[in-house]
Amino acid sequence: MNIRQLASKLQEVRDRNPLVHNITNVVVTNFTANGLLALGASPVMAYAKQEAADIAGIAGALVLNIGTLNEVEVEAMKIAGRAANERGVPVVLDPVGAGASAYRTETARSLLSAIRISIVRGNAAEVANLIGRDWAIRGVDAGATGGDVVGLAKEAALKLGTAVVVSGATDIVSDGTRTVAVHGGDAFLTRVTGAGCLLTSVIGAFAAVCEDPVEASVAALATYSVAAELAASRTREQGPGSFQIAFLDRLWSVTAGDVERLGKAEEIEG
Ligand SMILES: Nc1ncnc2c1ncn2[C@@H]1O[C@H](COP(=O)(O)OP(=O)(O)O)[C@@H](O)[C@H]1O
Ligand SMILES: Cc1ncsc1CCOP(=O)(O)O
Ligand SMILES: [Mg+2]
Repeated sequence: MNIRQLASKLQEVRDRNPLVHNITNVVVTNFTANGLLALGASPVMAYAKQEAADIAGIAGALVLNIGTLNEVEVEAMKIAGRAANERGVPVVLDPVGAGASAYRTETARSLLSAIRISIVRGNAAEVANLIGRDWAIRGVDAGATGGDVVGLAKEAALKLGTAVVVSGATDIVSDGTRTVAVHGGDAFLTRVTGAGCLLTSVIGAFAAVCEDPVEASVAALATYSVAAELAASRTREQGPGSFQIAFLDRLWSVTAGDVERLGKAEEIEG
């Protein structure tokens, strides 16, 4: 994987300013919109079933996030997803809390069967539970660390028929054939709610400008990790609140050159 070439995708996001339609959760809505704006994408949150198809159909990407799901919203997600599929708009799914309740697990699975999804992004526990593997989860956060996350990402990609991003201290991307690890980032990201959800939407922004879901994911992950490292280096003494603001600032100011220089993507297979 040529990280040099992929770093240029960041500039493409900024040049093309893709519209990212998010149907996301109430916790992270504002942070997600601000993160996408800082990066150079254009967020829209639209939940009504009466408009879901119209908005998804004109978007560069559709991001579905089940963080605070309910029946009405899930119906809108399916309407938006079908419209996106008809128009060739890539769909990214964040199965927030899959495994924490049967409703979340089953809803994530039903979205995967109703809609052609390009990329699934979750923490290890969510991805494992989605494919029926037993993996401890606490609410919306991954449980114990450790375990074979490379094997998990690959198995999930093969089972779900999508590219899969398993995030954590090291992020893994796989489509079942190609598997890439992206190192770096900062543990401060686990102290800010919505860091995973925003990552999923950032992957959506890259998917809007990059057809290959693995390449789009790697470019997004490398950008995100480098921005987090730059933000953490300035706010280590302060804490998560200052980090959150600094991180938005770095999503704004990080350059393709920074990502090329500091990004740590490692091709494992393919
Ligand atoms: N221990 C860690 N060190 C550095 N970065 C991390 C760590 N854990 C998670 N991250 C980063 O935090 C972001 C959110 O990932 P994660 O915490 O797995 O998602 P979620 O918030 O959905 O559980 C990702 O960019 C991931 O790379
Ligand atoms: C705390 C919480 N509860 C339901 S959704 C949500 C936000 C989860 O965000 P992330 O998975 O990005 O930490
Ligand atoms: Mg999450």
